[in-house]
Amino acid sequence: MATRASTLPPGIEGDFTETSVGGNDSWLTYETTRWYTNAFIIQEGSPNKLLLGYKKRGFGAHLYNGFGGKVEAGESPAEAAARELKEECGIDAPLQHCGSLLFVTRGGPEWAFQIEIYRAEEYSGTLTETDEMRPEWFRYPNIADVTPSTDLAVTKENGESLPPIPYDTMWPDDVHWMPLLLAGRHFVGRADFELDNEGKYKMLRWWFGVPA
Ligand SMILES: COc1nc(N)nc2c1ncn2[C@H]1C[C@H](O)[C@@H](COP(=O)(O)OP(=O)(O)OP(=O)(O)O)O1
Repeated sequence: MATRASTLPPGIEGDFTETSVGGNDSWLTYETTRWYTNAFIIQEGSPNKLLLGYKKRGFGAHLYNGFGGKVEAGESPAEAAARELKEECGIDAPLQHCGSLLFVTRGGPEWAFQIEIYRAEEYSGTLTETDEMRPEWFRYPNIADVTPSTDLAVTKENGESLPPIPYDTMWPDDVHWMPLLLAGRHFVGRADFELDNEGKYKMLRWWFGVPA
């Protein structure tokens, strides 16, 4: 059951209804923020399809994610999202902003990641594997069956020919906001992580919500 948020994490401002909250650690402090983007192609049909990329190198290598990267000097986040989508998988799309996420890591990058999330239902061009990303389609359940806590990886679905969303090989925060993205909701969130000695990111505390 979603509840109106009375206490928001540092770095999140506005009037929100929280959809997923967890962890007992104190929120981490951070001094600088760097801006990033992440873009997803989402197509409702039989089956419903989500385009992800398998990251072959760099930050988040060997995980599936949307297509995106750093916002360069002089660019808006929307311009960066379009550029990264083209660079990483060869397509153009009418991207719409749908989410803002803040990630802070103890023992990892010393800056906080501010990631602007975009989505589109159509695209033009030919999906192309690049040296950074390998695009792949996944199926997801009908939106009517999706709630913020739906485990999309195990839900019985239509479209058996595509694999389900591969949460085991995605960032651990994704399962908390992916249902909102797929449902066409706007969302915000923050997650704090700890990078352990084996190079694994453990989520310490998280908060995700939608505009009230
Ligand atoms: C920590 O949780 C995260 N979850 C998700 N879903 N995505 C994340 C998380 N942390 C970072 N990201 C995303 C944000 C960006 O889309 C990429 C990282 O961008 P990258 O470092 O690859 O930026 P580029 O500009 O493409 O870098 P190079 O061209 O220098 O390789 O991960």
